[in-house]
Amino acid sequence: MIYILGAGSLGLLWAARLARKGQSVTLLVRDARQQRLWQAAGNRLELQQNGQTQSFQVITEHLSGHQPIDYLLVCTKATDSLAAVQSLRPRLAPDCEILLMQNGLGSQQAISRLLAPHRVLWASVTDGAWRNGRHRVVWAGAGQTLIGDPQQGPPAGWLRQFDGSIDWLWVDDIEQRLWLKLAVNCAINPYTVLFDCHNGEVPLHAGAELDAVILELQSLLQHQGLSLTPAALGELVHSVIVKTAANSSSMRQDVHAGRQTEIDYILGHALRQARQHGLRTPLLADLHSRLRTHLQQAGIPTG
Ligand SMILES: NC(=O)C1=CN([C@@H]2O[C@H](COP(=O)(O)OP(=O)(O)OC[C@H]3O[C@@H](n4cnc5c(N)ncnc54)[C@H](OP(=O)(O)O)[C@@H]3O)[C@@H](O)[C@H]2O)C=CC1
Ligand SMILES: CC(C)(CO)C(=O)C(=O)O
Repeated sequence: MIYILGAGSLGLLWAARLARKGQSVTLLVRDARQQRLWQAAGNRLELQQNGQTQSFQVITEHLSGHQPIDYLLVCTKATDSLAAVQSLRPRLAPDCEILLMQNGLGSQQAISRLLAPHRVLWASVTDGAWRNGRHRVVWAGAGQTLIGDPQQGPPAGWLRQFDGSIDWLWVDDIEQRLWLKLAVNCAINPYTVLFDCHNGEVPLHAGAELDAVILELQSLLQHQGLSLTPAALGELVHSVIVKTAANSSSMRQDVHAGRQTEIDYILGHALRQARQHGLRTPLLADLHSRLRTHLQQAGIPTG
């Protein structure tokens, strides 16, 4: 049985896709009140894609249930994940394996430390999903999930349960893959918030600053062991901007909903690592500070 912690956009997307292929899935919801709401709706979850709606049956439990957990997918925000996993710790079976789905970096390291010696895998997800009801998720953009072991262990056999339902791939360099995604997010998401714009409008608003920020990010990636040229990183950022031109970034969606953003795990993590390397990144620091001020003025908690 696969347990999914966090019945939000990504958790529901994974639950629906696994349930569609007959996998038994248990959604772990926050508390008894949320579980009652699910039960009142017949524990049915709706997946909308390309205008079609499908409905699936799932099992729901709240965190303080008693069944031991063998396989856990953590689908909470980076800001909530450590506390959520901590409260679930007594339920983890001795050989329980955990898969972390958070954007950015920092929460993965903290959870892996907390749960050692459990095997904790990390994922980088490029799907786009949002909830348009408590029990309904829209799969707006199909992507791929890269999964790997930051300790360089061999592929985990239990992930085969995803075959046929999830487009996933085992990679040997998951931390570097997450760094690359973090760099792309650093170059796009803050501007979408500062200029309240879709991804496609970022180059227009950021102007020449975008390429200068990409240069700082490339230098940081190099210190993290990723050797790609500024031109290659620039191409990657611009290709994501073009592919997701009509998207509202996850950070902008959070701001519009008045929710805390994952800034601390994206720009914040980049700046902390730059400091550790003794690397000067004045433009990233300035972007971070402008973004924090903007969030504070908008009344969004910045952690
Ligand atoms: N959505 C997407 O398309 C993608 C998301 N990601 C990443 O996946 C992660 C999750 O994102 P997303 O699904 O969009 O976020 P959501 O906010 O939609 O979902 C998070 C869910 O976690 C629940 N939660 C938080 N704390 C707890 C807790 N202590 N116990 C139980 N449940 C809890 C929240 O409950 P409540 O509603 O009650 O607060 C919410 O339902 C993020 O790191 C995001 O960056 C990555 C790629 C794509
Ligand atoms: C790639 C991008 C910018 C797509 O919107 C994203 O990952 C996000 O919004 O967090």
